[in-house]
Amino acid sequence: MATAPVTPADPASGTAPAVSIEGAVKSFGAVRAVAGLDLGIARGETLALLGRNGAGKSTTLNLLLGLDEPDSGHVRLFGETPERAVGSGRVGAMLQDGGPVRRTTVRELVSFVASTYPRPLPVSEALHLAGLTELAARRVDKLSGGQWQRVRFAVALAGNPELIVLDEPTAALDVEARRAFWTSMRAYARRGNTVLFSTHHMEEADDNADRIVVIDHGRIVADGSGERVKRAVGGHLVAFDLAGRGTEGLGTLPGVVSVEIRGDRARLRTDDSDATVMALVGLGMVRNLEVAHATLEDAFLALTGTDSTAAEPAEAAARTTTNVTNATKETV
Ligand SMILES: Nc1ncnc2c1ncn2[C@@H]1O[C@H](COP(=O)(O)OP(=O)(O)OP(=O)(O)O)[C@@H](O)[C@H]1O
Repeated sequence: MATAPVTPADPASGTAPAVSIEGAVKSFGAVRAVAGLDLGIARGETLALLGRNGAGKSTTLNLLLGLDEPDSGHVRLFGETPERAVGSGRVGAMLQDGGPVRRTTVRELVSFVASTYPRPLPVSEALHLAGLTELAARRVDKLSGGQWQRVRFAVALAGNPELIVLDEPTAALDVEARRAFWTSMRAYARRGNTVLFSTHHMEEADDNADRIVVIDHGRIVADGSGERVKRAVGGHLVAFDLAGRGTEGLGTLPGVVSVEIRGDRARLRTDDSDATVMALVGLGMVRNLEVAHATLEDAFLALTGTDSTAAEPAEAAARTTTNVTNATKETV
């Protein structure tokens, strides 16, 4: 005779997206941390959540994990309530907290956590995925910060989750530890799992996510691939010396999305650098002309209104700067 499943599946959970947030609002007193947020994440996607300090990233992740209740709106994970999805091990999380527990070994800790879930990942697999096989017998209070971060990742993987939520997972890690972490995360994602992580590192988001969502004041201000987010604010930067010329009309040149003047230098954000440059050539405004790809950081600053006019002109774009006098302009 067939036995009933321990937790009857929600009929919608078989095809439901990994994450579905609809109209979520969360206030703390006068602060609207999340201000009407809609976000769907398909199964198998790796999504980076970007936003400046206080933008609402952690609050969003807390709502998503059921650690906080929205004032209004709905959150579903695989069609289920967050409590149920987390409780059944479908969702693992690595949040910004916690120091090592004392005296247990890495394997003992991961084994203990795995034993609390109905369908855990074999412990050796969780250790392998987190790059901890060699450290399995080490006491957790003897680990470096980067190694402990990997243990936290293994703990998040222990329940064999289909979705993993990582709040600034590489904060305080050095370059090598960070690289090792992303290698582990990608191995987990390659199995068809869904990953949602928040970060302040634009390059990490660009390198490791299929999709980037920028939030500001608790709302989504950009959503798409890194390339698309960059294009949304103008995919290229065109800079040149004004040499005493006026700035009138620069904003209406073809392709120009925004104009910034720093001293005697103009910096145009453009979504059609060819057309912008041709127009500048026509105006004879080509002194020290440079064209560069906008970086994700440029896009982020433009989207969140934190663009600093005090910074050096081509600083952010220096890595990809191309001198048009060599006629080697690049296109996105
Ligand atoms: N428990 C709380 N009580 C009061 N205010 C809170 C609470 N949690 C968050 N906030 C406020 O809500 C806003 C959003 O905070 P949140 O932690 O979600 O931002 P964040 O994007 O994660 O920031 P960071 O990058 O600094 O971690 C901030 O203004 C914060 O001060």
